[in-house]
Amino acid sequence: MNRIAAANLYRYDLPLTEPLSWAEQRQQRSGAIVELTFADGQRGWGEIAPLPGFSQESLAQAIDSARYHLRRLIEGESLIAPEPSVAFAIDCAQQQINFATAPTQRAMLLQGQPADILEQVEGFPNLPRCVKLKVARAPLQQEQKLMQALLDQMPVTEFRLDANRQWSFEQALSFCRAVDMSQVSFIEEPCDTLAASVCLGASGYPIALDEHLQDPLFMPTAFEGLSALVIKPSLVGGLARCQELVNWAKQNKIKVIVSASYESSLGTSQLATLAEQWSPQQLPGLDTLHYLQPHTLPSIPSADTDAAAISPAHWHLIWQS
Ligand SMILES: O=C(O)CCC(=O)C1=CC=C[C@@H](O)[C@@H]1C(=O)O
Repeated sequence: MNRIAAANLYRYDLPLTEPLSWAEQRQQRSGAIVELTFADGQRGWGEIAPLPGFSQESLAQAIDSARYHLRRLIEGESLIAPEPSVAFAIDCAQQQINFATAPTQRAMLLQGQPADILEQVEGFPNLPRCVKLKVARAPLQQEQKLMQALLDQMPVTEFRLDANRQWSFEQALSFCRAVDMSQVSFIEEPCDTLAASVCLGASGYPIALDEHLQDPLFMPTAFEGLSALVIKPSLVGGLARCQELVNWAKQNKIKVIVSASYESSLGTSQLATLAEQWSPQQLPGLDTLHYLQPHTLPSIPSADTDAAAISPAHWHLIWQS
């Protein structure tokens, strides 16, 4: 691999378009950008974006770890199990994952209060091909009613549901029996335990794994109803681990959905590149970018790119090797 000559770290703080609750209510998304300069002058970029409430590491810990690992790489040593957000960023930078094109194809994310979701859907100029609906957030009957209303409005749209392990088996079964599931391609992590989700699969309902894949020691085993792996590289970790999951899914004829963790346009564009590579048939879950106010990317790497090309309004240098 091309030798790394130098590394820079930039921090960003981007205002959100609406407050979001990750661990607590937030008005902005913060993260860091890795810039590598290789011995031949080429550059590589990656994004460190641990998500509060979902990642084990904080941004401060991730930045410390990135400094440590980048120094090791420059000294010609290997990485030693960096945190997932750091591993993802360094791998993208080292492998020069393309971020030149903005992600256009994606499953539309529907979350919030039922009334807000319905209002949002009524405003759609065209019916989306695929939506991801967050469930298990309101009383069952209210969500069944919402689901029925959405199915009535979008009779040919593919639905992906995400319960984030918040239902018991009985709640999940009761929801599935009460609504028409024919347009639902899967429910991500429906139940509070994997055993309960496996039982739901055995009852005839399609299941996807997401949070379980973020445990580095977890390797899926095929079960009846397992339909998709939802891979969020910022939470899963390095590209080799993601590739291992992709390979397993292919061998077992399970879909792969590449999904975002509210990265900036840099990380989201790299996820679009990876989605095209790993799972070109499936719409990725990249509809998180619109929660971040419009912002500038580092300019596309070229021989004469320098730090000044990065908009000082959004990014600032915090470390140089
Ligand atoms: O998967 C998608 O389509 C978008 C990403 C998304 O829904 C999430 C990303 C990260 C944390 C959560 O907010 C949420 C999820 O639980 O999947």
